[in-house]
Amino acid sequence: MGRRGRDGGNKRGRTQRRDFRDRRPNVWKKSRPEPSADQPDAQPSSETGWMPFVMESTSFELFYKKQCIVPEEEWSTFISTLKKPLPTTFRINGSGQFAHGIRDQMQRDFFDYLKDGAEVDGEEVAPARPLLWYPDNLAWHLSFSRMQLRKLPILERIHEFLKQENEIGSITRQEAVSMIPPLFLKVEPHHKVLDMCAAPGSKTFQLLEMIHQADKPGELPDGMVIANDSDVQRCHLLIHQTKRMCSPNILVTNHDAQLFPGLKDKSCRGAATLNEGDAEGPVEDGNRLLFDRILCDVPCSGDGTLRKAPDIWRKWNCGVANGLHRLQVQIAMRGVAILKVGGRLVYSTCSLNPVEDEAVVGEILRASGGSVELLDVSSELPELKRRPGMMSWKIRDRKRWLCSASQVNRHRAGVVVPSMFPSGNGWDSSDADEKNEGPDETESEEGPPEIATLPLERSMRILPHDQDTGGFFIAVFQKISPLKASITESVPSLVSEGSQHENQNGINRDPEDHSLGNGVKGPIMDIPVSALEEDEVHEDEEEVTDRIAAIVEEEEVEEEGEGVATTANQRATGSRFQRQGRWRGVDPVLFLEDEKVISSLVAFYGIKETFPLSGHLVTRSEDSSRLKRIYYVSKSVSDVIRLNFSAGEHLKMTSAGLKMFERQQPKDGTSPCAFRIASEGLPVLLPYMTKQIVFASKRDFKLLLSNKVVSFSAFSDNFSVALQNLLHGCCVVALPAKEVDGADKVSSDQPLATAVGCWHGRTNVSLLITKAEAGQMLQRLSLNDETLPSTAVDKTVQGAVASEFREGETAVVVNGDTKRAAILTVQRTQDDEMAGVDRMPEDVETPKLVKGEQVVPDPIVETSSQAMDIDADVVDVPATTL
Ligand SMILES: C[S@@+](CC[C@H](N)C(=O)[O-])C[C@H]1O[C@@H](n2cnc3c(N)ncnc32)[C@H](O)[C@@H]1O
Repeated sequence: MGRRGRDGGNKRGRTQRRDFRDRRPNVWKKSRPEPSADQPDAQPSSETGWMPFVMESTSFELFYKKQCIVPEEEWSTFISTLKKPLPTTFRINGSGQFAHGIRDQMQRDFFDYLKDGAEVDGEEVAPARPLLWYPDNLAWHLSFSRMQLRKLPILERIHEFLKQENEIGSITRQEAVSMIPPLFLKVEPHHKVLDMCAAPGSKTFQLLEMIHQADKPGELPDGMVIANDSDVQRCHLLIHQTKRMCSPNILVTNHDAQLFPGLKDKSCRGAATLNEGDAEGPVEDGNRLLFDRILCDVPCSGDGTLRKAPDIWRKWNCGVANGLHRLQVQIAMRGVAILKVGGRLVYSTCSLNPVEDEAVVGEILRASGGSVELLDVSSELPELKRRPGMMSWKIRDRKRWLCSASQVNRHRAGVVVPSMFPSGNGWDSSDADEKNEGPDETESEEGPPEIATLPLERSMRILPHDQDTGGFFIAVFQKISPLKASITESVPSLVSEGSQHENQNGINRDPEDHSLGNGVKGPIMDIPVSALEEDEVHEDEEEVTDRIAAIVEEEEVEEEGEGVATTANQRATGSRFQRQGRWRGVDPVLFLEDEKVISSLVAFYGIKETFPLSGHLVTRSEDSSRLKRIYYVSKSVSDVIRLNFSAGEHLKMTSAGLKMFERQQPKDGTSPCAFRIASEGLPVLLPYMTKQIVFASKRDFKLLLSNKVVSFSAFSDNFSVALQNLLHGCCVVALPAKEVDGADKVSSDQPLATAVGCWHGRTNVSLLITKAEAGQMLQRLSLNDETLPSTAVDKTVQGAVASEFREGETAVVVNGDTKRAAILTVQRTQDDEMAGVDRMPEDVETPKLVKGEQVVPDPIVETSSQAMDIDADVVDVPATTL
């Protein structure tokens, strides 16, 4: 998904854009109509409420026909495919514990059924199919319509299943073409990877998976991913997305990618300067920040996403792409500068426009003076249908078709720069005759287009009609020698060679100066106001905005009361944030060095000495007595944080590693440890825990997962005793991979199927994961099919108890026929549900009231969502309801 750089660097431009936005009707604010089969997408009209999107654009067709983007005979297929809705595609998260299990389950339960040719109203439902070029059949393509979905129950079930799995993080819904760039990066677990324009993070997630692909329990890879985005709100989205990966090997940063800091240890030869690449003399790798792999999935005009965002038809104009070319080159060149020799860089856009694609590739090759090579990757991912990069194109500027830089009007020379043309040649100033002064509002075209001499055909175009996808562009580079210092220095002017406006078009080299936004001046200001608004149209912006708002809100709530060491001054101004290096308004990332806190964690959880804690625990607060969260970072991330300190703190870090501990003290202060394990931290810590961990049989594990709170006595004897031997507070219940006879017989080295964080109360244990997560876990572990006493208690029973007991009170309800009992504790759980695992359930008192019958083993604790203040002793429940 493309998204143009923010601001454009001009106040007037921002105001104009705001006016434009305010005048524009917001099509997303209304609810959508029920779409029909032939009108799957609709847009509003003032009279009728809704009407179909206008899926055509004369300027789009004129432009791409002229560029010969496809052979003439393919044009109608190309255009008609662009007008069809995009099929659903998703990826099973490859390094997830259950990846292959999910794939097999899906195939067995759903897709095999469709293979036999399902029909709706006589129309065949297209079978689900794996994306053949994606490894291990872990990515799938579904293309049934909404109408089919409504009419065929199996499709509805598939839909629900995918929604649930997506929520839980087992799969990622992602456009097929967007899955391609990370595959060409060929990431290995020891690589340092930079994702320069990473939000919302679907490709970052893939990169992280690759880093973790060979993980063994208890081992972390040597590599890491730095996910960067210039938009701080989108950085939060990025954090939210990647959290599902539970990786300590990630750092999220917030920089304009074209200014991504070069870090070098100040104590090394040649002190660090910002924007420095590897052009200076040799310095040990560990003392500077260089990358093995870089993804430049740059902001772009995004017309390759027309199928997903049909609104682009209405807004399309080629000025957007022209205006982005310069920024795209700058970002990619910054990438080249901080790439290791031998490393790979993938440049990608979801735009079909050669000015954002091949023109940028050509300029990277020219500007890097032979330091990078454009790789021929035709033998990689052989199943992927692709077309060669274009060798020839024209530039459209206002109403003129331009074949070379020499045809550019003088007053447009700051906008239409030589690097946009296939040859990259500038125009000779002695050539500045009248033809370069002419009007640019009249249609004109002069001569045949230039033909590139560089091997641009090695880059790849993915066209929508080749394999029913969106459009995409990918180029793979390898660095073969360091950039010459003179080149690094001249990057700002690379794209304005020959332009008299060159001095206006340099990049902003002062990291403190945010007034210039993304550092791109000049050309952006020349884009029509309408064009400035069109950059994000290919994303369902309303959805993204809502998600960001929810996440930011959540984080703000979380941050409240965070133990930030606020100075008196900060308190006076109400500022929650401190200063991170040279970045104002960002909490610092600090190593946790408070021995008291660390030793309490080690003692409580029995953390083995082999688990490296020193230098791996970081916080965002200087006052450890008030800190709320402790994060864990891998050695690779720890090294970068250290390097950042020694280089003068140039990196602006939004988040580092994963949340491992969170402050949690019961009101009565009965737990000896003030921190519970955060669910994303559990997989990393688990192999090193020797205390507060108990091993359950399948039966007990199921009992726990099926209920939010379970009293000790509900479990089998062995397990109940093991639980009661734990200290009050956070604990982990683990399910051994092989069923054992009795929890006490499980050794701590036992391979585990899974584990779950819990809270150990006085009489019960409660899950610290959401109900949805527990449900998924049950399903995945195939625990559902085992015969266990039903844990479901009829709503009528819950209602009866709720009406008779006070909140916090517990009732044992006995079924007169079966003699089975249920223990119901009256609690208001609505808020708990919403807060998910972040809320600790209140302790449950020992059951007070037992109806006068013998209570058989297996009492099951349930919580009721209703509570009333009636003082009563006994509940009389109809036997049938239990
Ligand atoms: C094409 S989207 C990236 C999509 C992302 N790679 C993914 O797969 O989810 C482009 C991103 O670039 C960011 N962006 C725009 N200008 C930027 C700049 N100068 N530096 C870094 N990021 C920028 C936008 O905020 C946007 O999130």
